[in-house]
Amino acid sequence: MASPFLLLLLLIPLCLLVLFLALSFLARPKSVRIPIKNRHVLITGGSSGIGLALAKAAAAQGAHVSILARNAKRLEEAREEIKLATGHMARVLVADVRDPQAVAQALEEVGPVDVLVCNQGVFVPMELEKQDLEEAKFMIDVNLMGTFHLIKAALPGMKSRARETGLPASIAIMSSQAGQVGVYGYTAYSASKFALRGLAESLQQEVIAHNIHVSMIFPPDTATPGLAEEQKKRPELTTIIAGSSGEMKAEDVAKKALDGLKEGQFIIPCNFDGTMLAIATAGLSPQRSAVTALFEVLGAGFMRFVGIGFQWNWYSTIQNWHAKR
Ligand SMILES: NC(=O)C1=CN([C@@H]2O[C@H](COP(=O)(O)OP(=O)(O)OC[C@H]3O[C@@H](n4cnc5c(N)ncnc54)[C@H](OP(=O)(O)O)[C@@H]3O)[C@@H](O)[C@H]2O)C=CC1
Ligand SMILES: CCCCCCCCCCCCCCCC(=O)[C@@H](N)CO
Repeated sequence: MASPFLLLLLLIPLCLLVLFLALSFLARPKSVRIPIKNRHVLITGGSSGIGLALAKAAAAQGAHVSILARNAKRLEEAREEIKLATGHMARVLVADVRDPQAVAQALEEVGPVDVLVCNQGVFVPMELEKQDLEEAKFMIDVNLMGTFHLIKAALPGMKSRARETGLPASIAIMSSQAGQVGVYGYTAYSASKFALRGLAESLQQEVIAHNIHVSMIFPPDTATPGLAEEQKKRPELTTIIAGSSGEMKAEDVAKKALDGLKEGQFIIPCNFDGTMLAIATAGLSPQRSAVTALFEVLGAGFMRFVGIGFQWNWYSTIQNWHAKR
């Protein structure tokens, strides 16, 4: 006779198995693999930082890469860098994502896209009270409206291409961990990045029938020319709070992003804190992986607890900072 204790012990794996089977049945959209070899990958903001690292990584995997940004000279330099690193001649598009006509024209010029990576972004951290509203609008315009313009312009071509080739297509949107949790000094930036999530969740439902798969990438601080610029004027508290998640190399973020995009992951965290954050903020986001879904279901309560611990730490820091002044 097995003891009741042993039976109970057997019940736990059984419950987990049932939960896992239920999640395997339920998880939507269905899992997908998105190839990038010999496919057209357009990366905005591809002349610097994370975008440039992504362009190199995609080119190294045999993609036909196009990069888009405003500054033609920096684009040419990036093209040389990509060629040196991979032998691939990327196509270069000069456009400001804030200008819908310029974006439409650039996309027409370069032809249909299989993988659209909306990575362009600007960040000017400052307390809202001190920040010029023009600066706030600048971030919304580039980070949010720019992404609208890109997707609007690319969608018709992506749809027909996915239909003709029978291959799944991808729209990947660069958010930030500041698009999952608000951070001191990032009122406008966080607003622009949180907004992208609403866009992405809705868009995924609209394009799933066309075999187009949406991903969002959530990096922590990442060593790029943009971050170096930002750090010159970032409020001290922003640096401290953002520092909770450490700093990554652009190449490592690019690798996570590309791997996640190819698996059609809707939420792509980039480091360990990012994985915790993704579980704590899973919400009602689409989830194709039963394994990740299992972690989300089991981890939700615990990660909320951990998150409350992080907030305790941040509010203590803010209080001490004010007390010292
Ligand atoms: N670095 C970090 O710490 C983190 C960055 N991110 C996000 O990652 C993305 C890339 O950041 P990062 O590599 O650091 O940035 P960089 O500043 O190094 O590069 C930004 C890129 O975007 C382009 N760009 C900026 N404005 C426009 C515009 N109006 N139209 C077209 N292209 C534009 C720039 O080219 P040009 O100026 O010539 O137009 C450049 O190629 C951003 O969306 C950022 O929010 C997220 C988390 C952390
Ligand atoms: C449940 C547990 C949660 C644990 C981790 C929480 C850590 C969050 C830190 C937020 C970091 C925000 C960095 C923004 C970087 C960025 O986008 C700017 N550099 C501009 O580019």
